[in-house]
Amino acid sequence: MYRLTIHTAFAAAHNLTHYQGDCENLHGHNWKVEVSVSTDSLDKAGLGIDFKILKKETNDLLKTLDHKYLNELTPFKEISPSSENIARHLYGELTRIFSGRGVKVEMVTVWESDFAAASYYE
Ligand SMILES: Nc1nc2c(c(=O)[nH]1)N=C([C@H](O)[C@H](O)COP(=O)(O)OP(=O)(O)OP(=O)(O)O)CN2
Ligand SMILES: [Zn+2]
Repeated sequence: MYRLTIHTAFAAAHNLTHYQGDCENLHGHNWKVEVSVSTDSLDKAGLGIDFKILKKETNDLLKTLDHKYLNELTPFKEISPSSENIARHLYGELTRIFSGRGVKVEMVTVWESDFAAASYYE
C-alpha cells in the first residue's frame, strides 16, 4: 500500500457552542489541514494520485470554509465547529469527492495552532 499526504490551510472565524470559556466567544484561526489517502496501485507515471489533484480538490473544498464564519455554514449549524468536527466534515466530503477514483481517504488532521490538532479516520 502507498500513503500520500498533502498539507494546506484555511483561515476562518468560529466560536465553540455548548462550551464555557474563552472559546465560546467569536475568534479565528489559521487552520492547517493534512489529508492522507492510500492506494494499492500506481499509474504508469508511478503515481498513486497526482499531488496536484489531491491539493486542488482539497483546496476547492476548503474555499467553502475560507474566510467564513463557520457557525453560519450548514455543516456547523447543529454541531460545534470544533477542530474534531471540522476534520470529520472534511473527511466525509473528501471521501465523496474521491469515490471511484482509486484512492481511499485515510485521515484528515486539522491543526488549529502549532500545538493542537484533531484527526478523523474510520
Ligand atoms: N479538543 C478541542 N479542544 C479545543 C478546541 C477544539 O477544537 N478541540 N478548540 C478550542 C478553541 O477553538 C480555542 O480557540 C483554542 O485556542 P487555544 O489556542 O488552544 O487556546 P489558548 O490560546 O487559550 O491556548 P492556551 O494554551 O490555553 O493559552 C479550545 N479547545
Ligand atoms: Zn477556536
